[in-house]
Amino acid sequence: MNEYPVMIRLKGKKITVIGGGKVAERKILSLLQAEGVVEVISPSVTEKIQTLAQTAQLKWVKKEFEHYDVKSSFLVIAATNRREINQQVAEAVNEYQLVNIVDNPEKSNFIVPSSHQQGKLTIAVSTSGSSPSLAKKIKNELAQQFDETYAEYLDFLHNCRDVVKLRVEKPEIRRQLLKLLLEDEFLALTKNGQLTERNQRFLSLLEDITGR
Ligand SMILES: C[C@@]1(CC(=O)O)c2cc3[nH]c(cc4nc(cc5[nH]c(cc(n2)[C@H]1CCC(=O)O)[C@@](C)(CC(=O)O)[C@@H]5CCC(=O)O)C(CC(=O)O)=C4CCC(=O)O)c(CCC(=O)O)c3CC(=O)O
Ligand SMILES: NC(=O)C1=CN([C@@H]2O[C@H](COP(=O)(O)OP(=O)(O)OC[C@H]3O[C@@H](n4cnc5c(N)ncnc54)[C@H](O)[C@@H]3O)[C@@H](O)[C@H]2O)C=CC1
Repeated sequence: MNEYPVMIRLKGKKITVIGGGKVAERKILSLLQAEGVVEVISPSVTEKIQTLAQTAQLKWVKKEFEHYDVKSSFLVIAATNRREINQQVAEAVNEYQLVNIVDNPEKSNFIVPSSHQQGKLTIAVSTSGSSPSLAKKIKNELAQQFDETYAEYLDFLHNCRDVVKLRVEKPEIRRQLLKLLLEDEFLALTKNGQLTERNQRFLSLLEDITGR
């Protein structure tokens, strides 16, 4: 069986993380990046989580896990160092909640890939739990290739696509033009910071193709 990869929109959603150690901290940082509303249930937390609580970036409830803690959560992560507690979390959620049990992929209905972000580009690597370290290694290799140039390049492609959708009606011409933007030239101009030249190059392509 393979998992189904998705990109979940967490903005404004209630997320409950049980446990406040190193693994919880790693998961929390990416949940906050996605603007989830994070609540941490744990008798103790890392310094970083404590700072995030003090600066109101998350809510820390200093106590041990109880069943009702996850009642209204959209997404739940059980990250304590006690297997039996994580098991209790797995039993407390209903079948419509998203749940990740960090020491038990079988009881989770999603697992977290290793991911790299550059602006609007996300590269996520999963080994279906076979080797999280390999997922991380491959992610790091890809991160070198897909550096910060890609954030800028993708913003450019996004803007061009908006213009093309507005100006070019025929789907096959649209596709042709959007494909041309993937030629090495546009990436190279972005890499070299020749943005004006790049944008002009796009406009002249657009004019050529639309016959104006
Ligand atoms: C199934 C999964 C569930 C989930 O967490 O969603 C899971 C499970 C487990 N991980 C364990 C160990 C380690 N996990 C990491 C690292 C990461 N683990 C992540 C994800 C996942 N880990 C999911 C599968 C991902 C996939 O492969 O598709 C990453 C990618 C994402 C993230 O956590 O944000 C993140 C890298 C982030 C980055 O890129 O930096 C390291 C290395 C390190 O920390 O450097 C080690 C030690 C080395 C080793 O054991 O390999 C253990 C054993 C614990 C024990 O020994 O008791 C279990 C439990 C089990 O296997 O049963
Ligand atoms: N999925 C993954 O990526 C990985 C998973 N693991 C697993 O994750 C577990 C946690 O690892 P770490 O974060 O390094 O542990 P840790 O020891 O740093 O943190 C454990 C946290 O759980 C909290 N906790 C303990 N009992 C609790 C309770 N009854 N209710 C609420 N919180 C409670 C503690 O206060 C502490 O904050 C490990 O036992 C290991 O099996 C380990 C590495 C990676």
